[in-house]
Amino acid sequence: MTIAAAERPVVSARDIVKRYGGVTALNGVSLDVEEGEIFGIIGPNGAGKSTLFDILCGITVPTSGSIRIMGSEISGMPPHLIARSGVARTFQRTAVFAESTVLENLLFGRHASFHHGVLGRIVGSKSYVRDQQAFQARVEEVLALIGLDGERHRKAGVLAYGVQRRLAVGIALMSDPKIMFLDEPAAGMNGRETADFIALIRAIAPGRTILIVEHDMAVIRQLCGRALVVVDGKPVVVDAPHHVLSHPEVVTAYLGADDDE
Ligand SMILES: Nc1ncnc2c1ncn2[C@@H]1O[C@H](COP(=O)(O)OP(=O)(O)OP(=O)(O)O)[C@@H](O)[C@H]1O
Repeated sequence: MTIAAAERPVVSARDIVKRYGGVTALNGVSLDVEEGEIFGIIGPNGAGKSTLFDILCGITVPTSGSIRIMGSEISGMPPHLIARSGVARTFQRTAVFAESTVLENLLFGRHASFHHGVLGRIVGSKSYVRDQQAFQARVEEVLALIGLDGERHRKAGVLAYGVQRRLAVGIALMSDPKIMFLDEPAAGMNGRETADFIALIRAIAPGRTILIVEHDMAVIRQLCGRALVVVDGKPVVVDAPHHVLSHPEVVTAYLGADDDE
């Protein structure tokens, strides 16, 4: 398989292998994602997509292989330091605090970019006040982006599932990340929610690089310039979605059963 070399890859992985005891979750996956791309990762259940995401974000250490984010090797770097370099991730299972309001959920998202000691908070140091104002402005921007301006005081748990997923993207957006990893962001959404979600990703894409693991091929087709197919932990093809989706090995392994268009 040939992977087109990106001129300025912001996410670059080489020969990633991950073994869990006798299970080989990933077996030689490489990829280059260019600045500004929306890059899809698809494959059947258990193919290794989430494991690849976890490795690219530093949550999981690969058995072998190397990962560079914006040119820096991240192997061995703790996830919070990777997050500080402008990386955010959403998870397959919706990670919102059901008993907290929309606003409170966004507050949790600020931690990656907000570092003030207790003293600075108590005395209201200049930098604390400045960051607090910037944070308030960011809350308003994110609320507008995710369309939850009028819902800020509602508990997240009472929101429709698709809306909770938008909120999860909003939490990730709070740190204004340059690279976003979205793990099955449209899972469980109805048609309307999916359309709104695609519009949201298009709105937040400028100035960012976005990687998406997604089973909904309509989302991949509409958003991604390129997609990588992983089957049984191995890369099969990386290309424009319409080429990838007609690749014989992909059709056999996956899409015949799951492409609902
Ligand atoms: N912590 C773990 N311990 C043991 N095996 C694991 C672990 N995490 C993942 N695996 C195995 O690695 C393989 C890849 O799993 P992974 O969750 O990455 O697949 P996936 O493509 O994201 O699947 P899905 O589309 O269902 O989310 C599977 O066989 C899974 O059982």
